[in-house]
Amino acid sequence: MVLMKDWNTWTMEADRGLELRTHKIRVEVSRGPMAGIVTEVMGPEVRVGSGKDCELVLEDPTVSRHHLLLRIEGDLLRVLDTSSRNGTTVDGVRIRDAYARPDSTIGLGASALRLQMIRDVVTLPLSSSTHFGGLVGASVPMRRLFALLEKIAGTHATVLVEGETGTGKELVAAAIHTKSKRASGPFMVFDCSSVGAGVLESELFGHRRGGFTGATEHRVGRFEAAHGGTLFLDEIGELPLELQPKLLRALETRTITRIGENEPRRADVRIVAATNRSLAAEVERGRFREDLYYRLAVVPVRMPPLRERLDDIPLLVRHFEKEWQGRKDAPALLPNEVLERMKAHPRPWPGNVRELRNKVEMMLSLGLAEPPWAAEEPETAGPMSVPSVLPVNLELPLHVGLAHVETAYKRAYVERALRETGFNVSQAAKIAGVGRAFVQRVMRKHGIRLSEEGGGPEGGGGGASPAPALAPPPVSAPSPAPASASAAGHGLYQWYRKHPLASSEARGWTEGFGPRNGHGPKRRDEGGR
Ligand SMILES: Nc1ncnc2c1ncn2[C@@H]1O[C@H](COP(=O)(O)OP(=O)(O)OP(=O)(O)O)[C@@H](O)[C@H]1O
Repeated sequence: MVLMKDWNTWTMEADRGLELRTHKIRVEVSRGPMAGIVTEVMGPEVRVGSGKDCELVLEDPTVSRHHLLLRIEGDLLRVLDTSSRNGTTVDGVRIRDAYARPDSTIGLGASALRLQMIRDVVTLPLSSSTHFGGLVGASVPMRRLFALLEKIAGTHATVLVEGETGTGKELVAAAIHTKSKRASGPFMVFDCSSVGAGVLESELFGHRRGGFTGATEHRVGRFEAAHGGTLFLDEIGELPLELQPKLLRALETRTITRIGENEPRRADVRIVAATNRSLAAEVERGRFREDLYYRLAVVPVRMPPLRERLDDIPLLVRHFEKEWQGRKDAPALLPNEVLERMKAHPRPWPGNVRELRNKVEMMLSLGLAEPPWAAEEPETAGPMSVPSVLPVNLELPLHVGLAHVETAYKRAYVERALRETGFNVSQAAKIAGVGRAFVQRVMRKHGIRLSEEGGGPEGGGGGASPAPALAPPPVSAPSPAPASASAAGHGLYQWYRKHPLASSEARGWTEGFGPRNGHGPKRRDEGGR
């Protein structure tokens, strides 16, 4: 029985449930540094690029990290350029979205590929559900994800979630926890980029009084606090190399030792770790231990970015509308045509579902009938271009409104610090009194880029760079600085000290305003502080 006809490949088998039938693609690299290589990749979607997280990796500097997407649609092969730097051609014609013929040549940068669909059918399980925990999605990538999560949630397996910012990694962790046998135990969230290396060990494993200078009290670490439950280690790629063996030991022995103690303590904790980067690439660069990587990636989970599943947008928007109204049976507010226009976003949703959510909440709060694209053009002026009026809707729940303000404030702050320092990440972090990781995190979240390709500042070393693209926020905070924006770094630091909103996230947590409901930026637990 055919249940759905999306990409011509979804079928319902009475005994096997919903599944996706797809093919493999034979790829021959016909030009470029890897010319001559022949390989096979499995559908339905194949990411091609120089990034190590692509299914087809081309080591060619002219190929963007995520250059294009090949999508099998029935008997057809669709080629989608994913905002590559040097563009994509099909048979010599530059394309953004096109169907390839069986003998087509796909050009990307200095490389070219010849593709051939292999007729053998590959079947992949799909979930019949359009949600999993707090995650919503009906697209093939999301149904594949749900099928995997349904399978592993009830196990004790350690999970590594990889994906861009705002794709729902934390929602995955929370859903795995609530669907597991540990659901009655604690769910702890810890952001490894939130504190400096010096305090990280104590945060994770705790310490005894006198364990080090300044340790005036006993301290329970996150591992112990999560005993019997799940510990979500966000930004795991930020864990310093010297602490990695300790985490490995904790995972292997399910015990931890507090700083200043000798006796190990039991910590029966399921770990779900997440990262915005490719952890495998970090291993290659020598920044992450291989043995720890394999311990964490027992079940690797990749979060598809929103640009790869635009068909989910209407469902997501309706979901956010209901949450915004606070009722499951709340009426649809935005017209269908607006939802269609949101699918045709002029930029590839750099903040992913978080950006979409903020956009929806902004439209509802301000009563806008149109997605505010015009306000999204990159800002070209200096720091004073940050609008000084914050559109606030006092009808919003307090924590939602505050989360909006905080998000906008952090973005404005980081932008200003970057401008003050000639876009030097290290210096910006220094004058703000936070770590580089914090600045990079805010940049990633808001699509503030130092490089042309938009891959964030990684690898850029935080040095100066040409005119950065500043992706604007859904709402803007008051300019965080006085009009004389040329304040010296020290002045900015003093200013920063007076603004606890900025400093809260700099320490990796935000004040709790009632239970976490997933709105806006993350609320971090602050246990033990
Ligand atoms: N599939 C989804 N369905 C519903 N809401 C989603 C989905 N994905 C993300 N969201 C919403 O988007 C926002 C960001 O999600 P989340 O914090 O889980 O992302 P993340 O990948 O952990 O981001 P970061 O890398 O910045 O930590 C939250 O408000 C969340 O509720």
